[in-house]
Amino acid sequence: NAASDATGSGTGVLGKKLTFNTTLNNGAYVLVDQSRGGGVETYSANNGSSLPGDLVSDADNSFTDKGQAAAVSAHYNIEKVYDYYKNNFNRNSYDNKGATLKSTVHYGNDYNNAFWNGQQMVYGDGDGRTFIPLSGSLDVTGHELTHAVTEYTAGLQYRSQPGALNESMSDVFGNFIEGNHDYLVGEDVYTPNTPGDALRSMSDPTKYGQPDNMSDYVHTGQDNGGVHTNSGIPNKAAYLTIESVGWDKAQKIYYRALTTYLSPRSQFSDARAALLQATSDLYGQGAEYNAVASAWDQVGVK
Ligand SMILES: Cc1cc(C(=O)NCC(F)(F)F)no1
Ligand SMILES: [Ca+2]
Ligand SMILES: [Zn+2]
Repeated sequence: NAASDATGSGTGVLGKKLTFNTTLNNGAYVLVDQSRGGGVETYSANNGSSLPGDLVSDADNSFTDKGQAAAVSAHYNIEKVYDYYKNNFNRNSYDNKGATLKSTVHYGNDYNNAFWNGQQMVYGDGDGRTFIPLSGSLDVTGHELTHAVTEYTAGLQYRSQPGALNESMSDVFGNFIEGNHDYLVGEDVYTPNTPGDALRSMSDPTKYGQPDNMSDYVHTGQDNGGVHTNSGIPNKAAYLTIESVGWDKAQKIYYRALTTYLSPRSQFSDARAALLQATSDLYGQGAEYNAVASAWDQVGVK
């Protein structure tokens, strides 16, 4: 990988001073980090909807304008997400072949969401009440890039139980990547006027209207069969597993299950089996194995 020409700095969404790799290109510094895989590239849609939009650039490599904060955070956070997968699992980007990591910020107007569109990550600015720019959250950026990892590995279909597992894997790895053990999703960018809340809680999914047991599975046609609702059930199982076996072992178990045993049409019961198999492979059928079984028993999935 060509080393990036320069080290840029700037102010992120939460007001922090961040440093990151940039590239000097035709007399301007662009948010292109050539040091990680096939590169990390950050664009702006300029509040339109055509993708990827324009590479974010700055004349003096100091990205301190308010309008640059969303891009600064996206660029910095995706560098960290790349490093997480490379350093923990030796995975080189989402395809394990160094695919370029493209993000676009300032998508749409007051857009209260973020997504992976099959080719890149896309981040809204939020409306300033429900969300502030979503790239400001490391667990959200980890969530979105994990959708790409899932697509290139298990390939979990984005509907009903496989879709809820897809969503859960993104929350689980977003949580591992953020590393603050809060088991909350989106807390850093959600409702700036309401401290302490979040989009979702993995430790208590019911706090934000998600089920935490199979007996409360929501059968609906909305949201691809309730993928952002029913993810509460595998999320709770993940929380219980992490608390039982510990952070490090849980990461290895989840990564092995996602990349080796899960498949496009896996149901919750298949996820239980995949995680048990991964645990057995890694640690045998002792305490860790019993902890995984117990976690899924507690959420009503056999
Ligand atoms: C309802 C609903 C929730 C989500 C969601 O999780 N978006 C990803 C995030 F990163 F922005 F949170 N989308 O629709
Ligand atoms: Ca969090
Ligand atoms: Zn998602």
